[in-house]
Order: sequence, then structure tokens, then C-alpha cells
Amino acid sequence: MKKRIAVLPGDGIGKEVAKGAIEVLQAVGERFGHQFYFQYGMIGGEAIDTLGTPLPDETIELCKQSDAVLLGAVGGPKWEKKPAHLRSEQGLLRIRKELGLYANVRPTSYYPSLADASPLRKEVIEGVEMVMVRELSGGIYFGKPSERIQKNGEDGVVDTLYYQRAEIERVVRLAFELAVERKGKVTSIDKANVLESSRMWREVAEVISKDYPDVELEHMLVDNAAMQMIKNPKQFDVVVTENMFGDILSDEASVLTGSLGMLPSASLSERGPYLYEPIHGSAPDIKGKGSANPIAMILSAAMMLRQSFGMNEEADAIEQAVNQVLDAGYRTKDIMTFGKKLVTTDEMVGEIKATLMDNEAIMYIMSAYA
Ligand SMILES: NC(=O)C1=CN([C@@H]2O[C@H](COP(=O)(O)OP(=O)(O)OC[C@H]3O[C@@H](n4cnc5c(N)ncnc54)[C@H](O)[C@@H]3O)[C@@H](O)[C@H]2O)C=CC1
Ligand SMILES: CC(C)CC(=O)C(=O)O
Ligand SMILES: [Mg+2]
Repeated sequence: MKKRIAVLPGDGIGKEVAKGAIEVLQAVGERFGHQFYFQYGMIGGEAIDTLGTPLPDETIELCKQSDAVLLGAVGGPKWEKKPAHLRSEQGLLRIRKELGLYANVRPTSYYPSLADASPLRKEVIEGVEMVMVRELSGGIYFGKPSERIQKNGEDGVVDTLYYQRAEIERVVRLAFELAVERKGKVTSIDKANVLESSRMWREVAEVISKDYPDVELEHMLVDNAAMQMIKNPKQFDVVVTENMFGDILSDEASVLTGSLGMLPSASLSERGPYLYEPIHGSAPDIKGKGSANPIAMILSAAMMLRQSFGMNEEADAIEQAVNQVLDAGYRTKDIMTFGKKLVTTDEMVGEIKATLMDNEAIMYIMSAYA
């Protein structure tokens, strides 16, 4: 199969982990006989420095012309204090809007070999299999006005949380569709005891649930949810929530796997192309140190193969290789524990690639003897 993939490495460790994912995809292409064409686009701080905007038109065009988009991460202290139109994160928000990416699907799985990398007890996290569906192109990150204001002679500030009913409906429906294929439970997380937007969210969830009689719907307030996620994460199957709540809760959920560097994501739209990115940011604190964990990015590439290209076997092969490498004890610094083998970003990528290719050799030998 031939596929065009737009690659937006972005800033900081975004570049380091994107490079690793491309190498793994090249290995997959070699093993399974696919041709992946990678075309690079600028986004975030790098784009501001080079072209004066966090999202150049060429990047938008490139993404729209591609079969899928892979994104590293954007941001860094250099651009933090700039006016809004020159902040790196604006590039990310805008590409989500331009591509109509309304749902960000963030799976969180338990890795037996990483049980000791999580600060949580093994009994609490063992068997966790949850997927968070975060609304991605509306809510408080997009509402206008969002600005400093003067009111009654005082300095003030306003952000706006706005949703059209239809925006809530489509993301909640997607969560129910996922639940049908999974354990049949949707937890809708909101702040309905305070926010009117959450009361509409709850109403919509109730209406949509009528189309899915075999799926259990539960509502949970976000403050309680933050606590339940750590205390009893096994109760969750599919979680659906507003943009900012989902942003925060999914970083929290990463603790269940051992590290933020383990969680991939798929951002879905009505028409495609879809975008795949790790849930973490550009991690300026470890940039250039060779300690970034590339697994979240590599697993995002696996999600792309499965979701956008229907390449299930290929995605399974990546996930299997990642598991084998973790089982063999290879660890980047964020998941390092006593007695394991500490490796750099590039070495981790190298181990995953080598395992992918070794597995092919083993399958070839086995088929020869079958
Ligand atoms: N999708 C994106 O592009 C995102 C961008 N950001 C931006 O990234 C910048 C840094 O934000 P932070 O709040 O520090 O969040 P962050 O996610 O970049 O890092 C948080 C902590 O996790 C660690 N970490 C993150 N990814 C890791 C990995 N793959 N391997 C090992 N350790 C990892 C970092 O070293 C840091 O200690 C900011 O400019 C922020 O706006 C933040 C989140 C998402
Ligand atoms: C610009 C932010 C909304 C990025 C972020 O934290 C995320 O998407 O997880
Ligand atoms: Mg985030």
C-alpha cells in the first residue's frame, strides 16, 4: 500500500520522538511491503521563528493533502510570553480546528512489565483498560472572548466556554460507539453542579444513551473523577468529557501506565485526515538530553496504521514489539526502575525496530517449517 503521511515534528522532544516513530514506520514498511511517503511541515515555535506564524498555510495544505498526520509536540519557554498570535500552542489549536478534529481518543492500558514504574500500587492499576474521549475543537480553549478586560475600573480577564449542542452530540456519540465495541460503559465527566455547559452536556449524554440500550451511562463530577481515576481506575471503560477536563484527566491517567511518555492519541474528524500525537508536550526540561520516551509517539503511529489505513497486523506488530522490549527490561529514564536497562531515546527506538525485524525473521523460519 502507498500512503502519504504529513509529519509535523514541532518543538523540543517533539522532534526527537517523531524521528523515532518515522524509523519504526520505515521498518514496518520494509517488513510488510508498504510505501510510506513522509512529507514534513512546520508548526509551533519553529514555524514562528522561521515564518512568523505558528501554523503556516503550507502546513495546513500539506495536512489536508495527506492520508494521515503525525505530530510530535509544540511549545517552549521561548514563545510563552509572546502575544497570542505568536504563541506556539496556537498552531496546535488551529490545526485541530482546520482539520475538524473534534475527538481526541486517548487509550490508557496497563503494562504488566511497568507495574513498578507507577507510583500506584499494582493491585490498583493491574488490568486497567480505559479510553478517554476528549472533545478537541470546542470548549474553553476556543471560546471567544478570551482576553484581558477592564470592568468597573478594575483589571480583569475573561475566557469563554461555549459549545453548540451538535458539537457535544457528535463526541458523545463517538464515545458510545466505542463502548459498544468494548465493555459497554460510558462515564460522562462534567461539572454539572456549577456549569450550565455541563448541564447541557449531561442532557445530551442522556438523549444519546437512548440509542444504545446495551451501554451503561454514568455521570461523574470532574473533581470526584480526578480522585476516582487514582483510587479505582478499573471502574472506567470509555470516558467522555469536555476539552480542558479531558486534557487534565488524561495526563493524570498516564500515571496508571507509569509515564506521560507512554500515552498515544488519535484525533478524529468527520472526513479525515486524522491526526496522531503523543499526549505529552515538548518537555523543555529534557530536550536534547536523549532521555525522552519515544513510546507514546510510536504507539500513536500504530494507532494511525490501524485507524487510518486499516493495517491491523502492522499495528499489532508495533505494539507487540513495544511490549517485548519493555518485557526485556529496556527503559528510558522516565520508566526506569531498579535492575532494568537504562537506554536513550534512540536506543529504545533501535530496540523496537530490531524486535520488529527479528519477529519477522522468526515468523519466516516458522513458516518454512510449517
Ligand atoms: N500536544 C502538545 O504539543 C502539547 C504541548 N505542550 C507544551 O509543551 C511545553 C511543556 O509543557 P509541560 O507542562 O512541561 O508538559 P510536558 O508534557 O511537555 O512535560 C511534563 C513532564 O513530563 C515529562 N515528559 C513529557 N513527555 C515525556 C516523554 N516522552 N518522555 C519522558 N518524559 C516526558 C517532561 O519532562 C516534564 O517533566 C509547553 O509549552 C506546553 O504548552 C503541552 C502539552 C501538549
Ligand atoms: C495546547 C494544549 C491544549 C495542548 C495540550 O495540553 C494537549 O493537547 O494535551
Ligand atoms: Mg495536555
